[in-house]
Amino acid sequence: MVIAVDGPAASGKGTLSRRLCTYYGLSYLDTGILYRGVGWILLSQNLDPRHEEDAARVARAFSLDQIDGADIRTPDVSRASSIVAAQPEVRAALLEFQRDFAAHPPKGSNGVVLDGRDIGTVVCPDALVKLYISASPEERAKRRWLELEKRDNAMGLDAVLEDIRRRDARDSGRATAPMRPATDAHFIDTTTLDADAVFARACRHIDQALGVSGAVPASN
Ligand SMILES: Nc1ncnc2c1ncn2[C@@H]1O[C@H](COP(=O)(O)OP(=O)(O)O)[C@@H](O)[C@H]1O
Ligand SMILES: Nc1ccn([C@@H]2O[C@H](COP(=O)(O)OP(=O)(O)O)[C@@H](O)[C@H]2O)c(=O)n1
Repeated sequence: MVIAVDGPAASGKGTLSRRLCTYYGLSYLDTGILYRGVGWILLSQNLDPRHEEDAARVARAFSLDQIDGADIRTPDVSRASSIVAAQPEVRAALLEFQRDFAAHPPKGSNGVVLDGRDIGTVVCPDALVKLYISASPEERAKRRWLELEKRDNAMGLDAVLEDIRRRDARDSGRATAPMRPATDAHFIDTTTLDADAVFARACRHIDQALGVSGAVPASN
């Protein structure tokens, strides 16, 4: 089975996706890694992510081993990833890898979870389950700020919120594969839900789609 998890920055997609993988025996692809990877390579070569020819060339040659050990979670890389993600040639170059992962789950797994911005709409429009995870920008900024603080990042909360708002606008406003819920996506607003509650809601929806009435897990 394929589960698509979409939503804006720091909404909790990765947290939920990893728990779903453990619980249902699925394999995980965080598709943000691909865009972050292209952004990181450009920055590390002192290239401008806005330069479409350079970004397309890097995306066409991209493989995960190129970013082995790289810190792709910095605010600069977040910004660069969102800039390259608006470029149609970059998206086209990264699409096949994602579809291939969805079509050929690693041996031994029951399927896949992909998280990103366009999984339910473009990458896997036939996914069995589509979840759209969101939260208020303020709550997401707080979550990301707490994360960055643990990594000794000195950015203030207001600056993190500003970055998140800008990235939301760029991701939802682009012409190619904009961030938006698929028409058949199940929406979960996580603003006032902790990770356990989000997981329980997602499981309830997935079990319904699978036609099983499993006990709703309190935590996993
Ligand atoms: N429901 C939640 N409530 C509070 N914090 C959360 C929740 N879900 C995730 N987090 C935390 O928020 C941060 C961003 O979560 P993450 O799953 O990485 O988001 P995304 O993949 O959407 O960027 C992480 O530090 C994570 O532990
Ligand atoms: N399927 C995807 C995944 C990520 N992205 C882009 O990549 C950027 C980084 O994605 P991410 O999922 O790692 O971001 P966070 O939610 O972790 O902050 C996003 O802001 C998008 O611009 C995308 O366009 N499509």
